[in-house]
Formats: sequence, C-alpha cells, structure tokens
Amino acid sequence: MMPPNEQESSFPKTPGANQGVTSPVQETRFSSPSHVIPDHDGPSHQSRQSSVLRQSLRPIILKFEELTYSITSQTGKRSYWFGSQEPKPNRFVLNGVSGIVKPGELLAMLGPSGSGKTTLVTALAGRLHGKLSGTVSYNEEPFTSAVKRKTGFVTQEDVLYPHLTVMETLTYTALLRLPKELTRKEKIEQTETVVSDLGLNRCSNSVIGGGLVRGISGGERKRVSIGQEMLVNPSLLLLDEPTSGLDSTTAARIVATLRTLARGGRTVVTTIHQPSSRLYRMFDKVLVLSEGSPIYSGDSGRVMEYFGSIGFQPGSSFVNPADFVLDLANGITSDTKQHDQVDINGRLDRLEEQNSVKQSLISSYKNNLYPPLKEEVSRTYPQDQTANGSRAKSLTNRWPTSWWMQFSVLLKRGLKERSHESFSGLRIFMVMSVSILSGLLWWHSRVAHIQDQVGLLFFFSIFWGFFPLFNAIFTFPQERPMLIKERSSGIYRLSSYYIARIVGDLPMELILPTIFVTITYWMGGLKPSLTTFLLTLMIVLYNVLVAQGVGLALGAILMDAKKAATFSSVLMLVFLLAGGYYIQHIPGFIAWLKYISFSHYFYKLVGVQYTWDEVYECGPGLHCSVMDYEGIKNLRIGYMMWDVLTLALMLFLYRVLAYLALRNL
Ligand SMILES: Nc1ncnc2c1ncn2[C@@H]1O[C@H](COP(=O)(O)OP(=O)(O)OP(=O)(O)O)[C@@H](O)[C@H]1O
Repeated sequence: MMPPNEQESSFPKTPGANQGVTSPVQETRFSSPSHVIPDHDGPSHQSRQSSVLRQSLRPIILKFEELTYSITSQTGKRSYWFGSQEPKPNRFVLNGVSGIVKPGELLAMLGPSGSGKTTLVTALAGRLHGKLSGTVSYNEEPFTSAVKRKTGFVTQEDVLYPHLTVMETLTYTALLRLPKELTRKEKIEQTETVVSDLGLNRCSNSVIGGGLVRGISGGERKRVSIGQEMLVNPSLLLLDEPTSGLDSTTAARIVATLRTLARGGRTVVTTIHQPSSRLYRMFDKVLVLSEGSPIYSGDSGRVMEYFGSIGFQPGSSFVNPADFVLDLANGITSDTKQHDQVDINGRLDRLEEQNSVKQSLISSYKNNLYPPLKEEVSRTYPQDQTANGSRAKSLTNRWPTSWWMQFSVLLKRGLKERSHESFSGLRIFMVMSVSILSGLLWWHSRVAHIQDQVGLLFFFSIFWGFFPLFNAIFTFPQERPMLIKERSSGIYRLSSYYIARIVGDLPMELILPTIFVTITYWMGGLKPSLTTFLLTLMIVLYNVLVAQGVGLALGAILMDAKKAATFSSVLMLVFLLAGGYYIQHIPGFIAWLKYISFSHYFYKLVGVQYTWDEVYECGPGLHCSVMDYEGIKNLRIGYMMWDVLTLALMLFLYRVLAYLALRNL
C-alpha cells in the first residue's frame, strides 16, 4: 500500500499540477491566442484579446468533502385499500466522496454505469438538489453566482437548439458569454478557434438537428456542447461523459484539449466511460467510484501501484489501468476472471464474492487513502499559491454582457431558431383557409341580420382566443431545458430573456390575425368604414395579446404542455360560455365568471360596429334598434374605457405571472 505521506507529497510532482502552476498561460490555446487566433489586426489586437481572456480567468481550487447523496427508493409498497405507504428505504448514490482538484489539474472520475459519476459531477457543478450532505467549496467559498459564471458544465444530454447551425450556436454563446471588453469581431474569432480546435469545420454550417430534424451526428453534437463551455474561458470546467459516442481519435483529441485547458490554469473535472490507455495517460488524477463509494482517489500514475499494494494485481502486465480499476469497481479481480473461464455458467456465490471484493476495496480506501486526502482537503490554500499569484483575483459577480446585449442576442437567436415555425406553411394555410371559409359563410352579412353579424364577431373572439393561447402554452415547457442550462450558468438575466422572447413572438402573433381580419372583415360585410375596420383590428390584436399572456402564464406555471393544454381548454371554454354571447341571463351566483373572462371584454367591444340609429328586423315588418338586441343590450357596452383598461390590466398581469413562475424554475 502506498504510504499516506507519499500520497500527499505526490501533488507538486503531478505533471499537470507543476505545469499548471508554473506556466498557466503559455500553454493554453485560449490564453495564448497567438497560436490560434488569426492575425487579422496585428499583434496589438491579439495581445488585447489575450489579456482580456487572461484577466477573466480566476484560478479555482475545488474541494469536496464527505459528499453523501441518497434517494428514496421507489420499492415501498402501497396499500391497495388505504393508499398508505410503507416507509421507503433510502439508497445511497454517493457515500462519503472527497477530493481536491487544483488549477492545472485534470481529474477523471471512473466507475461502472450507475456508480454515481453523473450525480457527483452535477453536485460539483452546484446543480444537484435534494439530500446532499457534505461540503463543496470553490476557493474555500460556497457556490456563488460568481463561481457559476466561471464554471463550464457539459451535461451528458446535449441541450441545443435544433434549427441553428453549429457556427450560429457557438457564435451566439460567445456573444452572450464572453466578457463585454471583447469586441464582436474578437468573439467571433474566438468561436472560429473553438470550431477548428474541436474539428467542427466540416459541419460548421450544418444545422444541429434533433427530434424529427436531421442534423449533425451525435459525436458532433457532443463537441458543440463542449465547445459552448470551452468558449467562455471557464476557470472550472466540469464534463459528464464528453467522449461517449466518439471514435477513439476524436475522444483522444478532446481529452488532449481538456488537458491543455487544465494546463492553462483551469481546474478540469470529467467523468469518463471506459477510457483507452492512451486517454488514461492524459489524466493527472483519478477518482474511482464503486456503487457511490470511492475506492481510489489520487495520482493517475499510481493506481496500479496502490491496488498492487493492497493485494490486487492485474492478470497480465499489459493491462489498461482503466479496465483494471473498472473491473475492480465491479468487484471483479483477476481470480474471478479465471474462475469464470473454468466454469462457464458462473459460480453461485459469484455475486457474494464480488460484493466482498468491493467492501474490501472501500475499507482499504478508508484506511489508506482517505486520511491523507482529508488532511489535504482541510488545508487552506492561499489564492496566490494556486496559480500565477500576481494576477490571482477574487471572483467577480458581474454579468458577462449588458442587459441590451443580452436582449438583442437573445432576440436574434430566438427569431432565427423559430423562423421555421413562425412562418410554417401549415400555420399560414390554417389561418388563410379559416379566414376565407368564414368570409364565405358570412358573405356580405347585413346589420338587418344582426344575429349573424354578432355571431361573426363572436367567432373572431373564439378563434383569436384559442389560437394564440394554445400556441403560447408550449413556449416555456419547450424552452425549459435550455433555460435551465443557460440560467444555471448565469449567462443572462431572466428579464432580458423574457422580454426578448415576448418581443420576438410579436410579429408572427400579430401578422396572422391582421391578415385574417382583413380578409374576413370585408368578405363578411362588417361596417364598411376604415376607422371601424382599424378599431376592430386593434381589438382583435389586443385580444390576441391577452390570450397569449394566459397561455404563457399557464405554460410557465405548469411547465408541462399536456397539463397546460388540458387546463387551458377548460378555462377557455368557461371564458367563452361566460362571455355573454351564448347565455344572456347567467345566474347571479356564477355571473362573476364573466368579469375574469377576457372573451367577455372582447365581445363587449362589438359596440364599435354599431350606432344607436341602426336597426335590425326584430319581427315580420318590425324594425328595432340594434342596441336593443338581447345579445348586445345585456352587455352594457357604454363603458368601453373600463373594458380597455381591464384588458390592459390582464395583459400585464398574466405576463407578470408568467415571469414570476419562471423565476422559480
Ligand atoms: N433522481 C434520481 N432518481 C432515481 N434514481 C437516481 C436519481 N439520481 C441518481 N439515481 C440513481 O443513482 C445511481 C447513480 O446514477 P448516476 O447517473 O450518477 O450514475 P453514473 O455513474 O453516471 O451512470 P452512467 O455511467 O450510466 O451515466 C443510478 O443507479 C441512478 O439510477
């Protein structure tokens, strides 16, 4: 077994650590732009860009101590009759995991599938919620917004917009995340560097794809996700399975890039599945997990020596250390393998034997590796020892870009991503066909047939109530993963995102109803006056915005498109029924419903169509004033200003509600 002191003293000798400390800037491609950034504007331009990026780097010492995370197992039995539940046992996903990673180091977390690697890296990225105990610190501080902005986190699942190209995706990220001291041109140059570093040149103009949209390959998607985090010059970079699905050459290239990033003074932690020995050699430190418990934590080059010292030798001398430790983490030793070969059906007690191997490895870790590690973790490291002392600065809690910059980039990105759906032929076809059909059905209706005309106006309110509402309820549930990913990285303010989203949706939300009203109004024979037409159009657009607000609020509160669709169908029906067209004499105890129905206020605005002197046929040879028509009289249309104000209040309140719901995401 390796003596504890040797473990401890091994840190400065770690090649990564040494190089990271002595020359953190020179080796990295980001911090050394002369290697990678095209020389467009001469050396002064380069050195400015380089210095801005260098200054934005803040060395981070990542420490985690005794991390334990448990989940409530789903095996608890439910009583059929009473629904009472037996107490569910807790299952440990992480069990006493500790470690320290310093700037300049690349730590790889290894372990079989389900051993807790993703959970651990998510906890280190400050994104694990639930029963997590133990401590994680970043330069002796907890996870703050400042740390969040200097942390890059590449998750196992790629969260990317499917209709943007690779170059667009990375450029928007650069514009949003790189410091405002860099010009737009410099940010784009940085994007080009990352594209070429990750070998994405060939597909840089291809769309990402996803779902039904065919786009770049899974490996390329993964590289785009890594690129997004690399771009921002993170001080702490955490990655979950960055090489899964990649060929060995690309995987080696990515790990080499990670190593280079680490050498530039960054702290890099990655989980990895089955690395080849070529990849394994690039890691400075490894942490091996077996069912959530650590069995090794330390220098990657000492793995074989350590396991040899506690009695576990590989079967042959040419074994990949990663394969060897993964076998051990599964409880499989060279002896077990030999037994397996002798008895092809496996031994009955094989599982027990594997469990006892795991237990023995866990207790060896606790006795031999944990004490020196604990001591190393509990030591305080002054910041100026962690990296180039002269420039070690505290983490600043600043947004990378201004509110307007965030707003304009998010607006452009949103318009680009959604242009296909906004101007989708299907949507336009639907609106056009309904408008022409309704125009034909109400072809040149007359005031004399008041019921028909009021019916047409009510149809406007139904169609332009339901349609925008149902479109809007999908907005935030669909955006949720992206919003969580980007907000967790502290890229932009929620307000800039929210306003950009609402403003971006406006053109299409307003163009379609304008086309609809223009066609149906004139075909349907409504009042042939330009002023009345424009007033009616404005009322419809107003209705659309309120209905959209209801949809946004429901989507944001429920965050589930299916639930929101069901709920809004019920709500919309109630609003329509209480609106005043179908039922003129609603019983008093439920009449209040109409006051919360936006359709009611919309419908009241039919008043703009008629004047007191207009008449309709109320019987054979009889003419009555339209204002005495039951469907209009009960509406009390004389208080239009109040109706406009009430709708304005609704328009505002529903949007505020949606915003508040998003804040709790
Ligand atoms: N929220 C959760 N609900 C249920 N099970 C969970 C939850 N989080 C983690 N687990 C369980 O914890 C264990 C560890 O999961 P984790 O994803 O961290 O493993 P992993 O080592 O990353 O696996 P893989 O390599 O397959 O991605 C798994 O058995 C997983 O099913």
